[in-house]
Amino acid sequence: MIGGLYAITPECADTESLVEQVRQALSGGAHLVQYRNKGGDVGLRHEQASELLALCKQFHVPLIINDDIRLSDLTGADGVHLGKDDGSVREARLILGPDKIIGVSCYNDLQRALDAEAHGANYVAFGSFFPSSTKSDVVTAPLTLLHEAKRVLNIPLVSIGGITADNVTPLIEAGTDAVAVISALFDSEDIVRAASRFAVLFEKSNHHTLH
Ligand SMILES: Cc1ncc(COP(=O)(O)OP(=O)(O)O)c(N)n1
Ligand SMILES: Cc1nc(C(=O)O)sc1CCOP(=O)(O)O
Ligand SMILES: [Mg+2]
Repeated sequence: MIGGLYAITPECADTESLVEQVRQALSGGAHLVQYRNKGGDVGLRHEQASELLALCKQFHVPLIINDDIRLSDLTGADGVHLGKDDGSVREARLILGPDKIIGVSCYNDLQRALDAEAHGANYVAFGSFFPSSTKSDVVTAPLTLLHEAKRVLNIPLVSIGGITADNVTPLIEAGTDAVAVISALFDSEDIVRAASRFAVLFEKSNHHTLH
């Protein structure tokens, strides 16, 4: 269920435009969506999360809320993504219950990922693998980390940070289950096509694994 293209929303105060952009990412083949809004007020965040949830339901794709366990709970979204300042897996699990998706940012730290898995996280994210135009104050993660993580973890691995359709193949080959992408999707003039380029690359790799 957690695999392929994981679309993370850009900051966008215009809800109609945001929903349309995400619709295009879903039409192109995104398998998971994260609502990430670091600056909006509570009302806007609630409105946008609710509208995105309705949209994602139409596509049978889970919507994960970044940072905010409470907003995820209030809207009935499918889960939450937690970084180092966003609360614990234990707290999220208590509030959201056993069936929701809890993802944890692990940066370049394998031990953090092992701890997250032990506490019941549903996926872990590593990065940044490439320089990101969205976020500059990031830790860098080497490709070798994915190989190691694949060996010792049993939950899905998500990669993030500057990922494009032109640089994603080594991450897929190293065993990432999903790639989380903002700018290569939402800064594109053709979001459907940008998303489908990722989707095709994942399909190709599944095909190679199966045959
Ligand atoms: C899938 C995924 N991976 C990593 C992050 C980054 O989380 P965090 O470090 O908490 O930073 P912010 O996104 O909150 O700025 C993420 N959001 N999603
Ligand atoms: C939100 C975020 N977290 C990162 C991390 O390394 O933890 S990199 C990042 C930004 C991802 O956006 P883009 O696809 O535009 O690079
Ligand atoms: Mg966060």
